[in-house]
Amino acid sequence: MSAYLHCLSHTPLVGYVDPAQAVLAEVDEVVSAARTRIAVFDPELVVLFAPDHYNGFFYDVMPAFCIGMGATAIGDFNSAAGPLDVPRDIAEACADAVLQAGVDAAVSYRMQVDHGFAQPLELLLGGLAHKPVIPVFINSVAVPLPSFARARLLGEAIGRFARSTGKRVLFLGSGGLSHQPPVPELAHVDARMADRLMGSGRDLPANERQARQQRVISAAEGFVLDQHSLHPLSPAWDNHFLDLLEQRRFVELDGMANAELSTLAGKSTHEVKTWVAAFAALAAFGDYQASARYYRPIPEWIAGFGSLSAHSLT
Ligand SMILES: O=C(O)CCC(=O)/C=C/C=C(\O)C(=O)O
Ligand SMILES: [Fe+2]
Repeated sequence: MSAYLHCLSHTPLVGYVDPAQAVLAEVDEVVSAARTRIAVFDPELVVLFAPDHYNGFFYDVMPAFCIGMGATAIGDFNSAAGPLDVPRDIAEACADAVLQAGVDAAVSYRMQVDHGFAQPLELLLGGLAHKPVIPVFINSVAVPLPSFARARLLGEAIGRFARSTGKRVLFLGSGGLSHQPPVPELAHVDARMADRLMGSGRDLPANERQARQQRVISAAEGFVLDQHSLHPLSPAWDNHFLDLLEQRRFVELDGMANAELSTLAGKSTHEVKTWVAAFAALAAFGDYQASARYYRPIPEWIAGFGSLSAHSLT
């Protein structure tokens, strides 16, 4: 086996608004088993597809995709802070290969990332810098968003590059499934927040950071009491999505418009494009076998929470 994959929902709410102990233990077991499988695979290179939540990417310049040549996590919501171990020469070669393949991804030599990147690295690899990782940002909240088709093509191009390295490669996808936490939208905010979204939010004062986190926590507490206070979770759509990935039918998502996905499953569900990119990258190695599927709607985390592994059969 030369390539392994793990896709996992993330949540900034863990430790702030948690589900019952039995559910926490169940999720811990799912994550711990995935971490063990990854340790056995022992990746030489990790490619992490993840979104951002206006912590590193803003409307001053908002790329659809960005490949990090260097990256630092800010440590929002108690996630780990500090530099990732990005192998710059490999990341540069990857970016070049992606552009040559016709996918115009941006690059960043100082990528700032949040819990969307930090959480899978902590949970699945034991820390931000335990393995060499190429961070790949997929814009999942700041409209206009890339399509499923473009995320798939990005993943395919990165998968072909990763295969050419001859290394044991782990692909990670972070985020989703159905969910719509309160993330500000440029079209619906006042001038001050618009300024934040356009870039002044890059270094938030501590009191604003605190207020912003509290807004998400309060929304989760409200959602537990009334699951129509935000866009409801959509287990039916989530399970259909997992079926498509397991059965290597994710190309069927190419025809789905972004607005349709938002309506069906919530505006932050676009984070699942990280899963599509990761599966498309794995598929560049040949046939794959998916395993260890897990799904549970967890209102405390405002999340259709999922986890899925796969390995290449070559
Ligand atoms: O700008 C804000 O207030 C963003 C809040 C935020 O970071 C929410 C994140 C939620 C998730 O990452 C998620 O549920 O996927
Ligand atoms: Fe998120």
